[in-house]
Amino acid sequence: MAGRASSKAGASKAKVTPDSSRNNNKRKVNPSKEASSKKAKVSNSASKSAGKAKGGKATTKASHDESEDDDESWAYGGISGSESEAEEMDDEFVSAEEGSDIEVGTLDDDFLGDEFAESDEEAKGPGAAMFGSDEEGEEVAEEDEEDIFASDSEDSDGDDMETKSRKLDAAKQAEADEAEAELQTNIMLESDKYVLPEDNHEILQSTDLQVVQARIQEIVRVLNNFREMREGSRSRNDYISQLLKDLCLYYGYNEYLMEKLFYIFPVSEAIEFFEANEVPRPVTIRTNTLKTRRRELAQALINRGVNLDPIGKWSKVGLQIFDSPVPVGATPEYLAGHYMLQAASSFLPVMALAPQEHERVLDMASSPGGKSTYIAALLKNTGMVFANDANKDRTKSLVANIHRLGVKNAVVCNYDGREFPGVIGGFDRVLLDAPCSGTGVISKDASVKTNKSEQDFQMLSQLQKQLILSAIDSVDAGSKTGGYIVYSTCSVTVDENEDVVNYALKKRPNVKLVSTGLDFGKEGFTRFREKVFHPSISLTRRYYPHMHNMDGFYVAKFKKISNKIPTKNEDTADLDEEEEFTPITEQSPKRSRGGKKKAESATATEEAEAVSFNAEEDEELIRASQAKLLQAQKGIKLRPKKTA
Ligand SMILES: C[S@@+](CC[C@H](N)C(=O)[O-])C[C@H]1O[C@@H](n2cnc3c(N)ncnc32)[C@H](O)[C@@H]1O
Repeated sequence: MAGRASSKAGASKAKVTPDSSRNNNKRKVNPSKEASSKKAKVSNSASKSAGKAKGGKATTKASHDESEDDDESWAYGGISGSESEAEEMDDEFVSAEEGSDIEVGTLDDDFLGDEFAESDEEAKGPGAAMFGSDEEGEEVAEEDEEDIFASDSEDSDGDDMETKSRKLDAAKQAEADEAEAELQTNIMLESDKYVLPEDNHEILQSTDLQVVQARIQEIVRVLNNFREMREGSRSRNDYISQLLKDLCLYYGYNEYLMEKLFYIFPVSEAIEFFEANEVPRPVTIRTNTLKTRRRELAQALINRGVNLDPIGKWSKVGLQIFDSPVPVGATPEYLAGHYMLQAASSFLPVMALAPQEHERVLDMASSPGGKSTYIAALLKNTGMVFANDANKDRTKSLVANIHRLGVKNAVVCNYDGREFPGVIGGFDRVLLDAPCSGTGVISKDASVKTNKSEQDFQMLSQLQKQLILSAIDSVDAGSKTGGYIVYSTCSVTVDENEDVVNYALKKRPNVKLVSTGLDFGKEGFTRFREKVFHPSISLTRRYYPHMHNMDGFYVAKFKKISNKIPTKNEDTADLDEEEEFTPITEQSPKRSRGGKKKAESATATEEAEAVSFNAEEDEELIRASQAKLLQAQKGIKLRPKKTA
């Protein structure tokens, strides 16, 4: 395949669709001036990315040029509900002159808690604030006017009425010509039916990216208006199969992954997604509230010349960094543990988990600790965080982060997550930020485009299914304050998300999905191609780089309603049943807070485990091949499975 070695060679590459300019995260330092940049006039959708708040304030985005501690990236929106992080921390900022332009050296008024609430966009909800609205079209028109007035006043200095009048005529003529040219282009596009290349030879010859790009645009245009634009007897599949080949060439994906990702979205949106994967996400940091407050941290960094803003209304602890004269991973504040370099999307599962003070929380796959340390901060160093990871090497950075951030309530452990609750159970909450294919973080790791095979995906989803059952079994349904499990991945594939959650609902009818409390994000799929999932999966949330300017991410939150796993007759009437449900087993927490509950033998839950996975007969085989793969790829050494 003649695809680009690195598709980030984007310098010479034109964008396939103007919509993808949503992901140009240029910061508007002076909203009143830069917001009127002519770039915003290229397309309507481009203006969506401006995310302008009324009253001259800009919701700003940044380019990303820093390495990160964390595996994932970021987002926009809001959190609601009584367990929200907002209740945990009231990180309000005073002052900054209202309405003034953002200047390095002071906190701008984006830091004021009520800034967004005052804007019209806020009234329309976070999506509106983020992506703008039709009003932006009007603003662009006004900006055009401003431009005209600006040139008028310049001309008037020359006070030559005739020259001025000639200029106006010329401008009018130019505008008329432009309008005519646009019309011509449209007429041509409407009537021009796209003829697919006849044979592979031609396709192989046309590896010139500009040719491929043009063909992609043509095919997308045809697919979006198939009845009118199709060529003779060509089927939709003919066009799609050519499009998939071209997308592989243009963006450098293997065919298997391209197909997997392509069908997640409508055609045009798929292109936006692939484009967004070529653009880095903003650098974001999370204030460590165990040591400082966001306002103080922001001021300290601003004093060092760092150009920053709050991430968005939805987070009281996040900051996005636009540029910095010093590496953000080496400032005195960083070394003192005042913040974690952490992708915004990786805040979300912890916000959904919403740990409460004094709880016992398990973070089942936790290295390098972005989420564990956030959990510890929300617990205010009370209770206990079990930060586990199967990869011993990776626990080094976990330990380092825990120390640096002043976390005092963490226990670091190194087990295969599937060994829980055999290791310890009875947790108030469990976070499973599962090992995944990373299809949501392609902008950070382009190797994902080519290094995952069908077998990798199968093994990953099996591992995720086993881990999610362990996560569920490790929670005490009788917890006074909790009983919650959050499952997340930085992948957008259905196999690793809805499919895994659906499997958990089938195998563990003693859990139900509840709202994540995150009031933004796309609903999880309840149907995908030939698959039908439990309707409650619409409560789960998907995040996309082209839509939320964050890494692709998925969050699901379960509430455990019983430690007893019912038979299918007891509690599963509304589930789509193709598989056997597990038999009745009584789950008891192995250990509980304060030693009040008696530690019990692992037999019951281990029995449940033994029958919990689909491919029992193949389990050993699968396990052996997983062990091999994990060791080869990730350096994870699995322990032999205990027999009861
Ligand atoms: C997405 S990363 C976790 C990122 C982490 N939650 C954070 O916020 O910093 C997934 C982690 O799962 C670990 N892992 C892989 N297989 C595992 C298993 N069977 N049990 C527990 N952890 C596992 C990997 O070593 C990796 O660190």
